[in-house]
Amino acid sequence: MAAGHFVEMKKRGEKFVVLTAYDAPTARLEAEAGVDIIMVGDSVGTNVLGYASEREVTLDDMAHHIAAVRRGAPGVYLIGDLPYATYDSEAQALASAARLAQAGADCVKFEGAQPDIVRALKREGYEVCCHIGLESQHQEGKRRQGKTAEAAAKLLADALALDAAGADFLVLELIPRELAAKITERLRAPTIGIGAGADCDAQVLVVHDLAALGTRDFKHNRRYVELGAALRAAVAAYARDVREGRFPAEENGFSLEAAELAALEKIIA
Ligand SMILES: Nc1nc(=O)c2c([nH]1)NC[C@@H]1CN(c3ccc(C(=O)N[C@@H](CCC(=O)O)C(=O)O)cc3)CN21
Ligand SMILES: CC(C)C(=O)C(=O)O
Ligand SMILES: [Mg+2]
Repeated sequence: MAAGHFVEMKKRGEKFVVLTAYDAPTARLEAEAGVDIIMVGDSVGTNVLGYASEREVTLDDMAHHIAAVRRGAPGVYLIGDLPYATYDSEAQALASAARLAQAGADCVKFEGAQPDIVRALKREGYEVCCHIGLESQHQEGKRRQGKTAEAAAKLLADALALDAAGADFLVLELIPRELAAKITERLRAPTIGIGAGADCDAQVLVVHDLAALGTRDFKHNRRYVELGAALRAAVAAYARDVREGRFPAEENGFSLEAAELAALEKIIA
């Protein structure tokens, strides 16, 4: 599948569904549930690897997790994040994109208004997702973006420039819904919103957030299941059973045949 498929969906007014995954079993279950695009974000750093910031994520980290997701969901369109400081020049962006494509990404995503990087990647045949609004790699405070008319106009101009450069998708993060709607209306490329209102062509969430596996709540998120609480309770029940001799049970193991047991006792007598 190629990015053009999602441009056709945009033209028909059909929403599509994007969700992060970082490992094979989660990717498999997302494919089974009918997710249209899996995103292997640099959010792997803070959500899975225990890093304090997205900035600590390396190209090796991304390749490792992209390959795992690709094994779990061989047929799903996969967008992979280029991590911090791996697209500072056209040559560096091309080398980094090659690495992620080799690992199994169909499309590479990077943060910021850099139409030259888009053109360089497109020239070499890569599909490209841009990402503006809140840029975790480049903004220390995680705050709403595009709150003034001037800031909003700048983001719209950036979006138009990236679209004109040939971007295949545009992630809009934490911007006002009216601005996201105007950007979505004016772009050829489908927009993928997170905290950017319902008028984007697609939505993305971090899977740990929708499953409530993380440590904090976000205003842009909806918790669809309390997996964190369920897992903690399951682990506590397992620990209690082990300590009280109730796990494992007979059925969780197996026995020596009576004749073998008798023979063993002779040998070691
Ligand atoms: N678990 C997780 N979920 C995400 O959505 C996510 C990541 N990680 N890592 C990468 C980026 C960073 N994102 C973030 C990070 C923080 C806020 C945040 O602090 N939101 C505030 C509102 C801020 C404001 O309104 O100015 C909140 O209270 O939810 C939002 C998106 C989205 N992405
Ligand atoms: C939140 C999404 C858009 C992202 O960039 C990530 O998961 O890293
Ligand atoms: Mg990211």
